[in-house]
Amino acid sequence: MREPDRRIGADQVRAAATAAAVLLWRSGPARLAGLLVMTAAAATAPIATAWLTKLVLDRLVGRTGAVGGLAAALAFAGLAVAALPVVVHYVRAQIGRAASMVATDRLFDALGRQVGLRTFEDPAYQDRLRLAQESCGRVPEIVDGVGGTLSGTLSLAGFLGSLLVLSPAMTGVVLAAAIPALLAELLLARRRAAVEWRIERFARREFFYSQLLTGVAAATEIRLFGIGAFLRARMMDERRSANDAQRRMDERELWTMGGLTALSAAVAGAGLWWAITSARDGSLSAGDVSMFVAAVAGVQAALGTLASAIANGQARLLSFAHYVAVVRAEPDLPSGSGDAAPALRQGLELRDVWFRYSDEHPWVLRGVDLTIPHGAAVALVGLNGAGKSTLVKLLCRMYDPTRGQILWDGVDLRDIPPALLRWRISAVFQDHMNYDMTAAENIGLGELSALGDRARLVDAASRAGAHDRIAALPRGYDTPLTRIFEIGSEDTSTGVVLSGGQWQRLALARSLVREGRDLMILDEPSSGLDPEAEHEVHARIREHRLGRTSLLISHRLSAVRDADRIAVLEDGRISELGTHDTLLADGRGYARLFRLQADGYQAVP
Ligand SMILES: Nc1ncnc2c1ncn2[C@@H]1O[C@H](COP(=O)(O)OP(=O)(O)OP(=O)(O)O)[C@@H](O)[C@H]1O
Repeated sequence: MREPDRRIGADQVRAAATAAAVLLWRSGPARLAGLLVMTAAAATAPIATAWLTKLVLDRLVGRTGAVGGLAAALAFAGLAVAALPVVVHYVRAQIGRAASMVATDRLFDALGRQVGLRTFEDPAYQDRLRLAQESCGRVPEIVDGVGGTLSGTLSLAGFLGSLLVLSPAMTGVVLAAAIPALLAELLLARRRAAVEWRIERFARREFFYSQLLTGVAAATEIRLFGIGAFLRARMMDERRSANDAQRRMDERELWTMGGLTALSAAVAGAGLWWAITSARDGSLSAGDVSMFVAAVAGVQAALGTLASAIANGQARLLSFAHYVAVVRAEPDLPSGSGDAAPALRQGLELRDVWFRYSDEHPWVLRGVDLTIPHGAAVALVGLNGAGKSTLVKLLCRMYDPTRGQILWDGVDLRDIPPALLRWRISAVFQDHMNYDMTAAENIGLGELSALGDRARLVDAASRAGAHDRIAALPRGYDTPLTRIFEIGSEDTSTGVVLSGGQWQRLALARSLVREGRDLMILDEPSSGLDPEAEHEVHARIREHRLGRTSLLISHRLSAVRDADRIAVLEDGRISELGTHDTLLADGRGYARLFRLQADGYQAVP
């Protein structure tokens, strides 16, 4: 597969700088203005101190006037030099945190605009997303970059001006020695950002292995199969690959910056030698020498501050470019021109639907034609990997068909905004979620308006056959169904872990609490249930499906025999369609599978 382009262009950096400026301004304009003023004052205070010191020294040595006023001003400047950076640090942190909050909120808002699944399945997007999340937490460093650039520029201008008064030639030499360092820092920052992006894939894989090793989900298998050391070795390999890339970058920095720093030190030494010999010849005063030393040190320090502020700021902006890219990413699905999803009156029709997950993937659906009439209970069966769950995802518009159409009362799903369409659907997914939340929340997430309505939650749980189990929990519906969080300081009871089948009932309850929806999708709703529970749940589902438009997927063919129509998905197409009786009479694939299952049960002596 082609390696994705991981360069960040100048346009992206400019866009990131603008976005960062807007973000900082919006998260507190007054505070930001105050910070800029204080930063400017903090940057100019050392220059004032250097000049005041020179004036005091010259007056003391030449006995040319009173120094009381100058001494007081010097003391005040000293106070500013000491105190302002502390206050600036505090305000910068405040602004950084506020901006981080706003950035995080916007990032997740943007994530919500990716209404389908395609974007989430793109590894490059996942890398970007993680860097974008990291960037949100590092907005304070952008503030530091802005502050450092401002203060570096001001103190550089001040000290350079002071040096220029004493020796224009020396000013030129100091500048000439410092500029390569500045340019090198900028170049290195760009390279560092590129390396960061390149190693993100290692970081994400390392995170994946560490999650496996530290989480509960894989703990049983890891112990039984004894694969802990194997996974740990893989995790460390990923870390090693990332470290190697970082080490190569560090070496490059070491040689570049080491050489340039040595050059700056040599220039400072030569300047000092010049100043001292000039003072001995009488062409510089003692105050001039002190001013010179302060100015050279000041210029070099300011250049250092400026270089690292610009470099770090640029590095942060380069990674902030990922944030901007995620926030501005186009939705993965067109939102549809309509402003409503009409209630289903006639039914759903899949018309010559072709689908593959990407151009590199094989076709999963190859021209599916299927009608789900309004009020009908339709069942979809097929072997593993036939594409049943894929078809469900298309119905919920997690993806659009690659070719063909799905029509909702004759309207193409592409023309219906996904959120409105999904509001009309309720579903139990094969890979349903188990939320580490309370039992009530696990049901109420299906219909947020029911979250605070215990009667509705109890009703849904009862219809899913989950009520008795929930009622028997230590805190009933308020029992946390997890053991990964502490519950509270006063309550010493622990959370409860449900069994697979019990979780499945909760998933069913979550879909049942979504009342009055037009389409009910049940993708393997009973695969983890014991025979008695399965029988009971299917009886309830049958009751619930009566007169409602629904699509049931099940490998247990006895569960689908009552459906108004049964469709068999094979080789990406509907190969058989009819009622249980007509399909049995046809004697093809469905009949063969049904008899196989039935024989399996009857074979028991
Ligand atoms: N997100 C995905 N990206 C790429 N391929 C996928 C994705 N999801 C499923 N597939 C592939 O699509 C094909 C159909 O999978 P699907 O889950 O729809 O089958 P299914 O009929 O529901 O199978 P089962 O009975 O095992 O649940 C499989 O070959 C699977 O590997």
